[in-house]
Amino acid sequence: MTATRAGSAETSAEVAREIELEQAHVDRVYAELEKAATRAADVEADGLARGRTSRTGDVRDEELTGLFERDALVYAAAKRRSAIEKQYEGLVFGRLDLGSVETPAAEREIRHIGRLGVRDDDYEPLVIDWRAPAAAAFYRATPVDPMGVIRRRVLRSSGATVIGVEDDLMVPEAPDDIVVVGDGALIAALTRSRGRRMRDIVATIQRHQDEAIRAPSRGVTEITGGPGTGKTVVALHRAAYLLYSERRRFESGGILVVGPSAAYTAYIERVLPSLGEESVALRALGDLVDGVTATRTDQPEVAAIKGSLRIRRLLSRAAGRAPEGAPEQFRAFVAGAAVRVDGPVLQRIRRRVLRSAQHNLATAQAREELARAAWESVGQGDRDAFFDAFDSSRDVDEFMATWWRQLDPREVLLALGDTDDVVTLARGVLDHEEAAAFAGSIREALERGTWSVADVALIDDLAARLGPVQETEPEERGFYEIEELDERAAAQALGGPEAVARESRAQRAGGSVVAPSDARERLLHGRIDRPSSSAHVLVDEAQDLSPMQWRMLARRGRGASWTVVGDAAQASWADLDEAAEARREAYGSQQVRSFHMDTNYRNAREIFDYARDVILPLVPDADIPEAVRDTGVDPVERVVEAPPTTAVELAVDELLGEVEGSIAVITPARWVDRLAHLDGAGDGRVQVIDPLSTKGLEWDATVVVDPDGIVEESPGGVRVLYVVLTRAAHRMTVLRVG
Ligand SMILES: Nc1ncnc2c1ncn2[C@@H]1O[C@H](COP(=O)(O)OP(=O)(O)OP(=O)(O)O)[C@@H](O)[C@H]1O
Repeated sequence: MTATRAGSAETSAEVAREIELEQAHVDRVYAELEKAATRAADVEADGLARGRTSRTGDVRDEELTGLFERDALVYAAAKRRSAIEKQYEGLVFGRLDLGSVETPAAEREIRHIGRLGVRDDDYEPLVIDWRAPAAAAFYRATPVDPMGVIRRRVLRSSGATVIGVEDDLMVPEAPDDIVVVGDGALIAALTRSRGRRMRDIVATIQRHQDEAIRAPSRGVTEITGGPGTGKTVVALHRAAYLLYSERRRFESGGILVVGPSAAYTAYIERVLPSLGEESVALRALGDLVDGVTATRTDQPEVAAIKGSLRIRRLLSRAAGRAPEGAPEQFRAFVAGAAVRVDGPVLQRIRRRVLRSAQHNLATAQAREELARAAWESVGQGDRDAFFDAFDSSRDVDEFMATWWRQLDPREVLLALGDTDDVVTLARGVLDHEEAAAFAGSIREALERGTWSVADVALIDDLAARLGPVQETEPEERGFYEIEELDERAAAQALGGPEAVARESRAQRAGGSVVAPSDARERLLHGRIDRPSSSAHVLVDEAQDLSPMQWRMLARRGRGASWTVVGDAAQASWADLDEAAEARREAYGSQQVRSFHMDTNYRNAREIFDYARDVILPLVPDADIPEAVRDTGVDPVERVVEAPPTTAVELAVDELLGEVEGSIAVITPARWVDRLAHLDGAGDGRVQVIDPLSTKGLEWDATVVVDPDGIVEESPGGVRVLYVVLTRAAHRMTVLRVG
């Protein structure tokens, strides 16, 4: 907030008086909410809370038809308050004094801005929701364009107690009765120490950020900008804004927020609740497919193979072949005739059926085709009698149960662990070395019992090809027929022993029974459903998404509007053109509007200068923002001997004394074991983390271990080092290993 500070000659008595005045207003707001909470309880007791939804247990605003509009507003506020108030600062965080310098004090309008809207008994606003149009001037007024604002005030609170105020004056000189206090809210906010979780910035959103936050909901909104420019935090406030401005659409349709890692989702998870919004789904890329969770990353060359669109040809071939263990020919007696359908015919049938249908939904169609081929193989007799007998044949049931059993996409992927097999299947798609690396990575999954993050997009692709696994037999059977079947036949009729195993897996995924013991079982644990589509998809660190991951997102955002956040200079994905193409396909024909952020709010200027000097020689077109805050302390750079353990311990010790909050030791894999003991040091303030996992995160201070090692081990090379060098807010120590 660039604003005039003229006239700020406050004394501590004046500050205390201003705080007292604000406290009086905040007390009124809480009293009103208290009344509303009591009324809400009465309404519920009267049985009027008919809008209760099973999802949240909340009463939806628009369904409170029994309540007068004001009551509905305050009621919803009361409901949201408890969550906000318990954990976050300042329900009321701002105030505008509106008018002109000549306006007499009594005629000036005062607006308080807060995390939610509250009105008094006369329907007068006590607090305006920060997202309401009437609050826009709080974020958009500048001395050049004051929008009728004389003074903008930010209140700092602890719970319901106001503990400080920070003012910005929008006119050159304050009227006599207007006191201007503090050094400005933004710098105060940026100077504070960082916790382990991202905070909302609702009290200090800047004008250009506000424009992106309040951009129209339709189409695609891209937010670009260099490190620390507030892209993530702006996008999250935008999600809250969309929920406010079109609650019905976005709460029922869903907003999906996707970030690079579980560490990232844990880091941002409190921002939306602090804004009163709980209904947003946060997912890491390894977590997007229900029933699969992945945090492990593949070797860069394998991740590149799995992320590129050419892998779809391999998946298509894998999904189109007979399941493991399927018979190679069909022989049976049907209506007294010997039937024989050979391998090539079976393969033709499979190809034909899969041309127009998903495997798991095509059992009936495959059976019909098989019947036709069987009839052709017999070539004489009563056609109708033959087809009737075929329909009810146990031999056919038995054959179908293995030849066309339901397929879990994960099984199909796991079947690609044999190098020779993959070399053959991937002919024309992967060269020998690539095929071997791919198969090796599948064997690794089987050994570890965990999927990699890149595998998840492959599983999703296969799931889309195969269709959802049908738990029950598609065709109907009469009650008596089922009674007649013995246990084994019943299992087969329901899709074979695999289906029985699947069923029990599904039960476990439903939340009971024993943890799977062996690796394969663990990999197949949980049920994969058709992905649900969201009304809005918000993607952070979009520069890192592989083309396959864009396709996975596209399946969740059909018809959705999008907010997409990224910075190409921080990319770790190599083929940016292919990813850009996949991204455009995900957007469909929607219009794209772009916002560019150019102020770095995270890094002290001295830290960002250091990072800039590393990236610019190698990526001359990197998007370089301007850092707004000086600390007067340059990053410390030392050359140390391998192994760098003692040097890192020393650096951590120094930083623990210099900053109050969080510290990260960012190290390439080769030193992780030697430094692991530092994780959790300093009463939990120190975290040891690998370079790629730092994406989107920040700390008060960082120790960057072995920058050359970071460049060497990372697929994105110097871009990943650039990410690492832009994570510290206040202090950074770089240890080169000599
Ligand atoms: N208006 C603001 N007021 C206070 N703090 C802000 C403001 N804008 C951004 N910040 C802070 O700046 C830091 C960086 O923001 P954020 O993580 O959103 O940046 P980013 O552009 O996503 O960064 P990167 O691309 O490097 O991950 C955060 O601590 C955020 O809270």
